[in-house]
This record gives sequence, structure tokens and C-alpha cells, in this order.
Amino acid sequence: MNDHLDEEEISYTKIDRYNDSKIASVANHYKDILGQLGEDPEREGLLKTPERVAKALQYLTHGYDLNPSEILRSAMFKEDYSQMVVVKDIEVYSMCEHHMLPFFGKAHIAYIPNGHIVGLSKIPRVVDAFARRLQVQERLTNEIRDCIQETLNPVGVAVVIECRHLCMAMRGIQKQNSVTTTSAFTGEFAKDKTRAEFLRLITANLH
Ligand SMILES: Nc1nc2c(ncn2[C@@H]2O[C@H](COP(=O)(O)OP(=O)(O)OP(=O)(O)O)[C@@H](O)[C@H]2O)c(=O)[nH]1
Ligand SMILES: [Zn+2]
Repeated sequence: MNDHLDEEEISYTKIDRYNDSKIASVANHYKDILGQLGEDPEREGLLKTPERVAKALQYLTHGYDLNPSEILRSAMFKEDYSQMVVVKDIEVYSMCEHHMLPFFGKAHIAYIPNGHIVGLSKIPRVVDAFARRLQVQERLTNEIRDCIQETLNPVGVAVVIECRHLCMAMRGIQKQNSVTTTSAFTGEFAKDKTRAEFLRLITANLH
């Protein structure tokens, strides 16, 4: 089981996720930044901070190393199922490209198969592959929709994302409770009836 997981990680992510020379270079910049902020980068609590930040940033942007279409293609199965498949409440963690502050929330995704289904875990994996980059929520929404549509060629795709943006909460306009909702649809989901069924399923408390 573990062997299988390891193989999977290796094929989707670069094994040198923590690229030593990149980490050292970014860490150096952060050491300087700590000084600029009025801190003492040599004090004990901060000694390893530049390296930690560099690793955290590399992790938070590791989506650049992933190929979302390949992720989907690796688990597509021929199946005679033509109803809507909905995966809802997928946690999203991303960073806004304007302030490099987090935005986070949930994605709800549906597709209507056209002869092929996809392994369920691959849908959250595609969400992560696009979310773990510098993003705006609108582009994240469209990229997920386009990837599923172009790779799986379903009868339709629906994506709804709802997120809180820390750049609007802990700075700037300082609105603590606002949530931004974005959506993108293709094919069958352009029809009111299908879209309404999807929206009903993602708001229903079925479990
Ligand atoms: N559309 C969109 N805007 C975003 C997203 N993340 C952050 N922003 C916005 O990006 C905008 C950048 O605006 P600027 O006026 O250049 O930056 P700013 O002076 O820091 O703006 P304030 O946040 O209003 O203080 C802000 O309005 C942010 O709220 C996102 O995912 N989508
Ligand atoms: Zn922002």
C-alpha cells in the first residue's frame, strides 16, 4: 500500500520538491527581509526561520510542478454511468497573487460522464494542483473547469468555489466574514434545470 502511494507521489510531484539551491537563495532573501522589518535575524528564535519560510513557500506553490491533466488521465475508466457526479466540500488552500496572503475555503465540483468516469480522488488532486500556485479565485475556478472539460470530455462540468481572503480580513478593508463565491460551467450545466440540480446537491445536507 505504501509502495503504491510512494509511486503515485513520485509521478505527480517532483521528488526534489525541496530544491536545496532554491531554498538557500529564498532563505537568504528572507534573512534580509527580517532585518528590514526591524527584527534581529540572528536571535535564536529566528535562526532557522528564513529556511522554514522558503520551504513553506515552495510547498505552498508546488502546484507549478504538477500536471493536472496527467493526474486526471492517470485514472480514467470506461463506464456506462451518465448521471451527475458531485464531489463537494473539497478544502481549498491557495495564495492570492496580489498580496501572497492565503485564501481558503471549499470547492464543489460536478461532471456528467460521457463514457468515462475518473477516479474520485483525482478531482481534489486537480483542485490542489491549481490552488497551490499564486492565484486569483476566478482563474482558479476556470482552470479547474477547463482542465476537467478538456481532459475528460464530459457532457458538462460545474465548479463552485467559496473562499475567505486573508488580504481582505487581516489588512486592507478588514472584513472578517465576507466570503467570495465564483462559479464556472460548461455544456449541460448551461441549462437552468441541470445547474439548479447541482446547486441543490451542493447545498443539501445529505450526509
Ligand atoms: N478579483 C479578485 N481580486 C482579488 C483576489 N485576491 C485579492 N484580490 C484583490 O486584489 C486587489 C488588488 O488591488 P490593489 O488596489 O492593487 O491593492 P491594495 O491597495 O492592496 O488593495 P486593498 O486590498 O483594497 O487595500 C484587491 O482589491 C484585492 O481584494 C481574487 O482572488 N480575485
Ligand atoms: Zn490579496
